[in-house]
This record gives sequence, structure tokens and C-alpha cells, in this order.
Amino acid sequence: TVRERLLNEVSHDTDTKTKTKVTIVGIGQVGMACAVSILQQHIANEVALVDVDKNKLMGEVMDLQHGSLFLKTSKIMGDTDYAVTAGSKLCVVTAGVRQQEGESRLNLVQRNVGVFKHIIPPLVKHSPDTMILVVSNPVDILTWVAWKLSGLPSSRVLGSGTNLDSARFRFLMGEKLHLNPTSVHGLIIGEHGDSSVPVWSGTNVAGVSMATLNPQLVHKKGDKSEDEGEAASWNKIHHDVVHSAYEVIKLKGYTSWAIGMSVASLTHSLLWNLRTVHAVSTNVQGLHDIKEEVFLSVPCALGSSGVCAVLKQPLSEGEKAKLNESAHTLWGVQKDLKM
Ligand SMILES: NC(=O)c1ccc[n+]([C@@H]2O[C@H](COP(=O)([O-])OP(=O)(O)OC[C@H]3O[C@@H](n4cnc5c(N)ncnc54)[C@H](O)[C@@H]3O)[C@@H](O)[C@H]2O)c1
Ligand SMILES: O=C1N[C@](c2ccsc2)(c2cccc(Nc3ccc(F)cc3)n2)CC(O)=C1Sc1ccccc1Cl
Repeated sequence: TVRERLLNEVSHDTDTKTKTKVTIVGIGQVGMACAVSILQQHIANEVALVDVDKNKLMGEVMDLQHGSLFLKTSKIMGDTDYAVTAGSKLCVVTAGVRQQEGESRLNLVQRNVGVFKHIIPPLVKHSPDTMILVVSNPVDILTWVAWKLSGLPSSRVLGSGTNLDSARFRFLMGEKLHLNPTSVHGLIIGEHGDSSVPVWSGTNVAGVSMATLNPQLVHKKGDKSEDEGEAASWNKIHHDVVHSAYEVIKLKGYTSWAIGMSVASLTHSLLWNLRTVHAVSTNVQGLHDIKEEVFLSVPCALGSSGVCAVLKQPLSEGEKAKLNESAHTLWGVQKDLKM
């Protein structure tokens, strides 16, 4: 063959230890944004895509493969058969059904439990040592569902949680301070979405606390700002984190780029064992007086074993109360799920 005339084969790559393979299940708007971000940031050396929509799946795989000249990922593959996922260090789950008009959250979750029953067991069968990162909504409940279905230790099953909420929070504070978000520190924790909790005491620039500069921020009762002016406009930043999600949906019908980049950042830490700290959804039972078996976002160090450490963050009574309120709400849904 031409290859035999061209090359003297010297050795064959059998070393799977250095292989950093990531699987993405669900090649919708979010799944493809995750794939492109991971590929273009050279985070993994193999990427596998899985979906039930075979034609779209094959089209997306081919289209990405045609970009290989510009990438550092040796193998891009896809199949409806989960054998294609074998040996994955990480499996990102973005698959799910969309909330129908007027559909209750419980009904949406029950339908997504059905989807997860088809996804999680084969992922673990083909990659018993994998980590699972859930993105599908409602992400905190579905991360608990994935953990239950996987049989994996809870350190190896996490959710993107308030990682995107925190990214939007830092962007909006950066806009207000006219600083790059990488220099404006702050985390949103708790339940992803409308009920998330901004930890104002932790917001700082180069260690200078926003809360010290603006004491009303921390000692406010709830979110209703009694006083006008600076504190109100700072509290509006958390409101705008939530509002901007609805605004993007209204304008373009879905969100993709920011969640894709935030998932790539989590994938980087997990695959490269960086032990960087991110707000992600993890098993918080026993933390901050939480009694229920629920997953909520707290600051976690992420590495090749998944969640390698959880920060013992001092929280105000108000912040703790909000986390416990979310824990009750989530358990209220989880306890009625038919797994
Ligand atoms: N956690 C976050 O911050 C965040 C942000 C944005 C979106 N999301 C969530 O991400 C999810 C995906 O959003 P999207 O816009 O990509 O949705 P989408 O409808 O465009 O894509 C979902 C994909 O899942 C696939 N799918 C459905 N059932 C499947 C199965 N059994 N096995 C494999 N694949 C299956 C569908 O074919 C589709 O391609 C939604 O739940 C959305 O709410 C979460
Ligand atoms: O940016 C988004 N877009 C979504 C979206 C993407 C495609 S269709 C809807 C979004 C946007 C707005 C609301 C909303 N609510 C929701 C809650 C529970 C669910 F199970 C599903 C959706 N979801 C999904 C989602 O989680 C986000 S982040 C987000 C949402 C609400 C408040 C704050 C943030 Cl940071």
C-alpha cells in the first residue's frame, strides 16, 4: 500500500494512561457548544459524541472532523451505540427534553429521569472509572439522579450547578468596576437558577472585599433593598444574573456559548488534575446544617478524582437559610421520583 511504501512503522500507541477522552451526551445547542470549546482549547485528546438523533450526530461528527487540521484532538468520534464512549475519563451529559409550555418542574424531571435511565448505566458500563458532569436541567436534581443511577462515589458525579451563574456574576461586577472578570472574584452558590445565593462576603478585587467597601451588601435582610443607591445597584447585579438568562432566551431562544465555555473550564480542571476551585453541584448532605440528600453548588476543588475538596465557607444565617430552603424544595421533588 502507499502507507507501507511511505512509512516504516516503528511502534504502536498502546499507552491508554495518557489518553484524556471525554464523552458528550446530547448534541443540541449546549452539547455542541461544549464540544467546540473543549476541542478549540485543546483540553482532551479524544472526544466522543452520543445522541439519539443519528443523522444530526453523524453530521456534527463529520463537520468537527473536517476541522481536525486546526485542532490538537487526535480522535473525534460519535455513535448512538455507547461502545463509542469506552475509556472516557469524563462524561458530560447535556441530553434532555425541553420544558413544555406550562409543564411542571416535577413532570419535566420525571421525563428527564427516563432519559437518564437510558444514558447513565451504559456510560458507566463502558467507562467504570469515569467522572460524570451533568449540565441538563434541573441540573441539581438531575445530578442527584445521575449519582443514584451510576453507583459511582458522589465525588465522581457533579453538576455544572452555579458555575454559569457565577461566571455571569463576575462578568456583571466587572462591567460595573470596569475590570476584567478574571480579577473580580465572587461565587454564587446553592440551587442553580432563580434561587441561587450570591456570597457577597467573598466578593473581592485583589483581596479588597466589596462587602467591606459596601457594608449594606452583607447585612441586608433578603434581597429587598431598603435603601436606594449603591447597595441597591450592587444587589441588582444578582437580579441581573437571573434576568440575563431569560433575556438571552427571549432574544435567541436558547443559551449555548457561555455554558459551553464554563463546561470546558470544568473539564480542563477535571482532566488535567488542576485542583482549581469552582462552584459546582455536589452532595451537600451534612454541610451548612443541610439534612436532606441533595446536590447544591458550593466551592469545590476539582481534579482527576472529581470533587477532591469542598470549601468550608463561613456563611451568614441568611445565606444558610436560603440553602436549606432549596434543600427542602429539591428533596420535595426527589422523594416522589420513580427511578
Ligand atoms: N446548567 C446550566 O447552567 C444550563 C445552561 C443552559 C442549558 N442547560 C440545559 O442543558 C440542556 C440541553 O440544552 P439544549 O439547548 O442543548 O437542548 P436541546 O434540546 O437543543 O438538546 C438536547 C439534546 O439531547 C438529545 N437527547 C434527548 N434524549 C436523549 C437520549 N435519551 N440520549 C441521548 N441524547 C438525547 C436530543 O436529541 C438533543 O440533541 C437543557 O436541559 C438545558 O436546560 C443548562
Ligand atoms: O441560561 C440559561 N438558559 C436556560 C435555558 C436554555 C435553553 S431553554 C432554557 C434557562 C433560561 C431561563 C430560565 C431557565 N429556567 C429553567 C429552570 C429549570 C429547568 F429545568 C429548565 C429551565 N432556563 C437554562 C439555564 O439553566 C440557564 S442558566 C440560568 C437560568 C435561570 C436563572 C439563572 C441562570 Cl444562570
